[in-house]
Amino acid sequence: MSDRISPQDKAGILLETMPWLRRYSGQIVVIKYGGNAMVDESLKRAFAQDVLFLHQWGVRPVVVHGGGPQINAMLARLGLEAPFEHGLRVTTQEVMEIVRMVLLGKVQRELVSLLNQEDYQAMGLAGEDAGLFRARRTPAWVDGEPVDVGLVGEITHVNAAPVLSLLDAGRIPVISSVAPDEDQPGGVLNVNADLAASALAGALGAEKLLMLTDVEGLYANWPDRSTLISRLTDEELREMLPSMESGMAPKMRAALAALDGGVPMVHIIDGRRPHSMLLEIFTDDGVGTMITAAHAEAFPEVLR
Ligand SMILES: Nc1ncnc2c1ncn2[C@@H]1O[C@H](COP(=O)(O)OP(=O)(O)O)[C@@H](O)[C@H]1O
Ligand SMILES: CC(=O)N[C@@H](CCC(=O)OP(=O)(O)O)C(=O)O
Repeated sequence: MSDRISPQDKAGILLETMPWLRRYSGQIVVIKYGGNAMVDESLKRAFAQDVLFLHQWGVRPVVVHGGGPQINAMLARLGLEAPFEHGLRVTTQEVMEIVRMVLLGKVQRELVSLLNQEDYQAMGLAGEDAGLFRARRTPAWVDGEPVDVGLVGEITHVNAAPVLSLLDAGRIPVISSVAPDEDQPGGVLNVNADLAASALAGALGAEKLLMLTDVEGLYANWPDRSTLISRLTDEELREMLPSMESGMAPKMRAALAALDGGVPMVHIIDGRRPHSMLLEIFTDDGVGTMITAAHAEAFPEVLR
């Protein structure tokens, strides 16, 4: 690969990153790493390299991970099933135990270990730790009707202090989307990781929320993949929301919640493409779908 890039081109690439490094140095970027983007070991390593690159150059990355396919695999091994309603897993007490075990015991541990192979700054947290999250049970809304999905919650409160203190200590927080049930002392709820990431991004005053998934971005006429939307506003997205399907429904609700919470930019990017995160942040072109608040469009210098 390096043989094919001339020294001038290499210098050009380095120079292109400079204004972006300046722009994002010191800023918090929340990265939602979806279970569908954790395809294989080399991709996971590329993800870890990108996070470490950001951290090395003074950006303050916070990782919120998913693990839907990994939970499915464990449920299948145990002969259990937990279907989804509008992108939310129907979670019984038995399923909740597996969700917690896989997210905290497997996915989070693997990510922390991967990030700490080159440096020792990554630390795992879940919603119960230091009161990070509180959640309340919520139904799935299917065709405007509530459907009971069991022990599924939405975040009602974020205590950003433990994450901020890790960031101030130079650490990389890696967060699992399990949260205490505020109505049931000792109980825990399964929270969609997109929704957890967006609540956290708002509470942290993040500059960007990046969502790494297994599609190039948001397509206009799903399941047709010919028209990728490269940029849209929250107002445009709100109009599309009722027609959203499967995993994209909570993801887009999460994007809107993040924008409503003051995060200036949300990006949906293809986590199957190595280094898509760096391309998004550090090149002029960007990749995937960028969603911004319509009212912020008048201030283009903010939306870069
Ligand atoms: N309009 C759309 N554009 C892109 N993907 C869509 C759309 N509507 C539904 N999807 C589905 O949403 C999926 C991404 O959501 P999800 O499976 O929850 O991913 P993740 O595990 O990364 O959170 C895609 O793989 C695709 O099947
Ligand atoms: C309520 C709910 O559906 N929770 C999700 C939590 C994990 C998640 O969101 O993982 P992805 O980001 O990989 O989809 C689940 O049980 O699968």
